[in-house]
Amino acid sequence: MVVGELAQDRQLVIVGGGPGGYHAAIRAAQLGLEVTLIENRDLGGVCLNKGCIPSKVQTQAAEIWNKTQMSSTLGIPVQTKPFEWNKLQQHQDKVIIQLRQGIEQLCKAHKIEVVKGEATFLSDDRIGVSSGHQFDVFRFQHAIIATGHRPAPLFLEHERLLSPHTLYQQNEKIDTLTIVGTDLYALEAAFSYQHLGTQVTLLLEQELLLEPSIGKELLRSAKKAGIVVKKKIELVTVDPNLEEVTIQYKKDDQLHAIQSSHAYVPFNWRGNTEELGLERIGVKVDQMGYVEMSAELQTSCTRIYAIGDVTGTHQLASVAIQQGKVIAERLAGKNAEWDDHFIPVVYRTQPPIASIGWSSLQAETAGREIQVSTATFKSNGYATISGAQEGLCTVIKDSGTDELLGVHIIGEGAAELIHSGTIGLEMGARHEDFIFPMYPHPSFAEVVMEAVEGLEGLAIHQPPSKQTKQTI
Ligand SMILES: Cc1cc2nc3c(=O)[nH]c(=O)nc-3n(C[C@H](O)[C@H](O)[C@H](O)COP(=O)(O)OP(=O)(O)OC[C@H]3O[C@@H](n4cnc5c(N)ncnc54)[C@H](O)[C@@H]3O)c2cc1C
Ligand SMILES: NC(=O)c1ccc[n+]([C@@H]2O[C@H](COP(=O)([O-])OP(=O)(O)OC[C@H]3O[C@@H](n4cnc5c(N)ncnc54)[C@H](O)[C@@H]3O)[C@@H](O)[C@H]2O)c1
Repeated sequence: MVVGELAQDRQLVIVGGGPGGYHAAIRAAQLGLEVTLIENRDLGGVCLNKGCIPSKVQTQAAEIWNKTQMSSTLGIPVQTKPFEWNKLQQHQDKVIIQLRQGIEQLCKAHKIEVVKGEATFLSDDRIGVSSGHQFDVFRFQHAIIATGHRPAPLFLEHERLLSPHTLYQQNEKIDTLTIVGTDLYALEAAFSYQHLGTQVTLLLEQELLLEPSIGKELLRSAKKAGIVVKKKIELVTVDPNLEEVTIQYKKDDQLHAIQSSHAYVPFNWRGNTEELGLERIGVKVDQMGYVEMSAELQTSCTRIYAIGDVTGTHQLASVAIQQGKVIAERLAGKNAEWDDHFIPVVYRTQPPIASIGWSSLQAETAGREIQVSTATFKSNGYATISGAQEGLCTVIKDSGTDELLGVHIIGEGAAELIHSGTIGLEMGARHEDFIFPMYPHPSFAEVVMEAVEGLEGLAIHQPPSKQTKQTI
């Protein structure tokens, strides 16, 4: 092994080039810091290479394919040829490479030093990077740990058992897929695989973690799409062999078995910290390998921060990105704050789901007295034009203060529509703040307006509620 002679001095060293790490690196460089970014695999991390991007390539294909099947009402002939799985995989590879090259070029343009290799802390101000026979040592003023996490199987590892990291790495069409779970991975995969021709069975051990009106609508859409849904099941055994996977589960005290070519079953997660030598420098890590940190994202070593999945909270790229920017700005002397009050959650199911703020249950648990109102896409003009009448928007407000507490949407455009909810909730909007502005017509956004108007029984396209007549 060739050991670099002297420790090279750096202002900021970031370990991990996923969304958290590379956003922190670019923002720090924009603000004048000298940055070294260490990555042992591919820039872009799980999000670009296995997660957000590949999953959204597939959910996008499912969405478009689904639309082409319904296009005849608009005079567009229905596509009759089978779906070309290999072309989707080629497109996925191309998208990943293109986006990764974009990140590489941005790092270069910002003069960020990207070091390929495995990083290990040697002391609280030195880090070593090994790559093949080379071992370099950097002395840093500050460091950020952004090494992510990985699924830790609860069952035997087998190629027929898909994990969140292998769900979108299939080179051939899957015939039958049994999915056990209610998390985002499970639901997104259930819909996209089913729409692209796989027969999916969805086994739900618990209630969906969604506002009840949204969960009910999602299950209605699942059944309409042909997904076989079994609720309130208890998983008993998972048995993969060369040809198939057999899953045994209990429902209503009866034992059932289902065979499928592949299965997705629950996982644990572990923070990627084993190789970092954190015990040597006193950075605290919990039993599952997640770095313990303060509300300011500082670890037990004051010059070392942790962001993203490795912290064991939220586990969304959007969170890692925001944390990365906040820490970079603070290190550059700016007054930036990390706040996790409002995190938009998007499920790219068909139709998609987006939520911000509290569900009705969460609001009640927090002791709020609430009013809830729902408007449907069925009564929206643009949804009718677009053949996208599945879906609804539910809003929740505090009945005392009129403050909006939650916006939950299932329906076309939900991922974009939710942004007005995020800004509204961030600004402490009351229900009048959502009603005062003008909404474009015809547009999906009018569903949100009508849900808010419905809080007072004033949604134009909903049937009248019982009201007392007022004298004019
Ligand atoms: C199927 C799937 C779909 C998803 N969809 C979404 C979505 O739509 N929206 C969303 O917001 N989130 C989504 N996520 C979650 C998202 O991928 C993660 O939250 C995000 O990648 C976290 O970013 P990170 O920077 O913390 O870590 P990662 O992306 O995991 O990056 C960590 C990087 O550190 C590197 N590394 C680890 N150890 C070392 C070491 N010792 N030395 C050097 N480098 C090291 C790794 O190689 C990796 O590149 C999805 C995840 C999956 C699996
Ligand atoms: N589209 C995506 O963003 C995407 C896709 C795939 C995977 N993921 C990953 O999925 C992981 C797991 O997601 P999850 O759904 O298990 O996570 P989660 O715990 O973050 O919950 C998701 C949503 O459910 C809401 N919720 C929680 N308890 C509730 C309750 N009792 N009633 C109503 N709503 C409730 C939360 O407020 C949140 O909006 C995340 O860590 C993320 O990394 C994200």
